[in-house]
Amino acid sequence: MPDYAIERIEARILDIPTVRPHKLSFGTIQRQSPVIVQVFLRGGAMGFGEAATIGGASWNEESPESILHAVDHCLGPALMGQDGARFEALLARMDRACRGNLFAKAAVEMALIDAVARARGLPAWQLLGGKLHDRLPLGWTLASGHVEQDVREAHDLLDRGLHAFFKIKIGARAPADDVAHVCEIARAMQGRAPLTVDVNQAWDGATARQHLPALVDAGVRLIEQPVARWNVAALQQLSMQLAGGLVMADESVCTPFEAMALAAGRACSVFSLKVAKHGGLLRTREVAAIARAADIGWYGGTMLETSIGSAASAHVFATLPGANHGCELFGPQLLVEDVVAHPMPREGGALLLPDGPGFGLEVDVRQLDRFDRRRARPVLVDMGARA
Ligand SMILES: O=C(O)C[C@H]1C=CC(=O)O1
Ligand SMILES: [Mn+2]
Repeated sequence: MPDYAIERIEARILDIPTVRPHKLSFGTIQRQSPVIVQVFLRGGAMGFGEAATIGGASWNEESPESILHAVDHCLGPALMGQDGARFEALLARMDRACRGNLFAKAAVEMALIDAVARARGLPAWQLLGGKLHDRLPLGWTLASGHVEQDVREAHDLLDRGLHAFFKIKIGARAPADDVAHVCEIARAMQGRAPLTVDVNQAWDGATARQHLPALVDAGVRLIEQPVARWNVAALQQLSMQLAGGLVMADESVCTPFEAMALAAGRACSVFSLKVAKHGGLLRTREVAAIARAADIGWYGGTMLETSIGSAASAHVFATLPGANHGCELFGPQLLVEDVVAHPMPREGGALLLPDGPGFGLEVDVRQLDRFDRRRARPVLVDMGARA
């Protein structure tokens, strides 16, 4: 039996520019700052984990800096010397050492699962229940803020068979302007691909009730987090009101307890699942189980992770039964450069699950060093290098 005792945990922040500005309701991002965790086991195995958030501490309470602090000062010390293969026991230990901080816990749990899976020569999905899917329809987010650019981007990605559907980010402008923006894109897409909008909590209940029907009429099928995360009553009303459109919870559904409350209140039709906000791969499965029991569909969400966090997410999504609406694990394509030798394969608008030990990736440590925030010099990148 290999020695799985946890010997060392290292974490660092990377700063990687995006291929174009990415506009969301709460601001515009031009770089991502994922926290990369490495767990070293006494027997020699090592695994990678990642927690990315968006816009510093704008998406929720955690930021790259708070995640790094939690891993270095709370979670890492709590796990030293423990059996790295006892995932549930380690999650309980992390919960005792540190309240909340779900993104940080997710990054550590991810690295543990990767390390143990690699030590056993198994793909991570094998430790997560076995895979049901080899591929998932892959979405892309249109968030340049410009109709012409968004439409050009969408047609090009469809023509090249890289993506199957699109999400439009709104909520930064006046609601009527957002509606006009989405309607223009929908018209120009001529029904070539399904559309989602993500309001990222920007509207109150009355604004959402007034403006969402026009988006559904324009052909938008999924309505993601139109109101504040606490506003479950408004989600409930919208779910009843919007025939033809499905309300999807994102920021509202993090813990299994929140999932249970949304399910009990029939507040949405779909959960956007994200490994980081649920606190890891195992908790993602718990939230998905509640969705299934409540006849709620799932969607494979992203926090715009590099290939490390994206592949880990793909491994757990691949194990999930129930109705799914595809995934949006396009983070690596939004970043100017990747941190792995070979990106996850895509084909016919779908993401193919990377098989092979752990998350099935060959991480390029030179790239981690190159984008490491602790480097003194800024990184020079060739902006034309990525599609
Ligand atoms: O869904 C979010 O709230 C965050 C994220 C996912 C895709 C994207 O463009 O932003
Ligand atoms: Mn969202």
